[in-house]
Amino acid sequence: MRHMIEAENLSRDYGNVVAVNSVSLSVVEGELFGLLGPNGSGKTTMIRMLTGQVRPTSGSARVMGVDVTKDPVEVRRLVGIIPEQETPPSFLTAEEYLHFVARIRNLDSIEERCDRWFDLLEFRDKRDVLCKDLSRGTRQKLMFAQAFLHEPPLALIDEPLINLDPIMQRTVKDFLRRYVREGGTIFFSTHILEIAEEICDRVGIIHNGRLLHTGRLDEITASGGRSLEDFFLELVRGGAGA
Ligand SMILES: Nc1ncnc2c1ncn2[C@@H]1O[C@H](COP(=O)(O)OP(=O)(O)OP(=O)(O)O)[C@@H](O)[C@H]1O
Repeated sequence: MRHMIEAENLSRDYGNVVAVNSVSLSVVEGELFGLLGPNGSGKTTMIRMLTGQVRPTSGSARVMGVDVTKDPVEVRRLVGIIPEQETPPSFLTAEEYLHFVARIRNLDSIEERCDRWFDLLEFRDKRDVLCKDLSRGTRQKLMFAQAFLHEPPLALIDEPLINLDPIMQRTVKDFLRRYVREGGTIFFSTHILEIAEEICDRVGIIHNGRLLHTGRLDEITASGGRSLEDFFLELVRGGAGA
């Protein structure tokens, strides 16, 4: 089984704040892994470290076999990334932005690739609209399209469904499940437990920068008919890692 993400004692401080505190975890090929935690628990910092956007204070991580500290550029070339609350450049249209990403990634068949995403996420009618004039949901669709344009084997997504309406949430959830069924790997963060409960294979629960638990979703919910929410609240309110 191929390890797509391997983190060992990964930590990141911001001044006195320990955003991520000695987290070790691994994700294997074909898994849909959800990192769950309350606001400010360290999810974004974790994703930023795994994508070479933030240097760990200590510890190490390999993503698709590449050391994130030694070669962050290669990590970002290989994987797809949807950062939290990031928006595409205001001065480009949706289509210009995707073409721009495709050229940076040196992709072929640019028109076909972009068309596929416009159709899959149902926003072909917005292709000529400047990004600054798109709704938040459509901008999020565009961020999805840019992340998956090069068909990466691994995508890291920070709060993927936050601005999407229920219909688009369904489309994206179905897409993510299909993507892992076909061999892709997803690492995403959320504080919306229903989403995790619906689509994850395995989850990690982070609180105050500490990883309190990792395990298969079916194992968490199998014992005594307990919901993921019950389990999550028990752990987080239990004060572990505080
Ligand atoms: N660039 C930064 N400078 C200073 N402190 C930071 C920075 N980024 C994160 N932090 C702090 O690190 C901690 C973890 O933040 P992080 O954004 O990783 O959490 P999160 O789980 O993604 O939160 P949310 O769900 O609210 O997005 C918080 O206390 C936050 O204030």
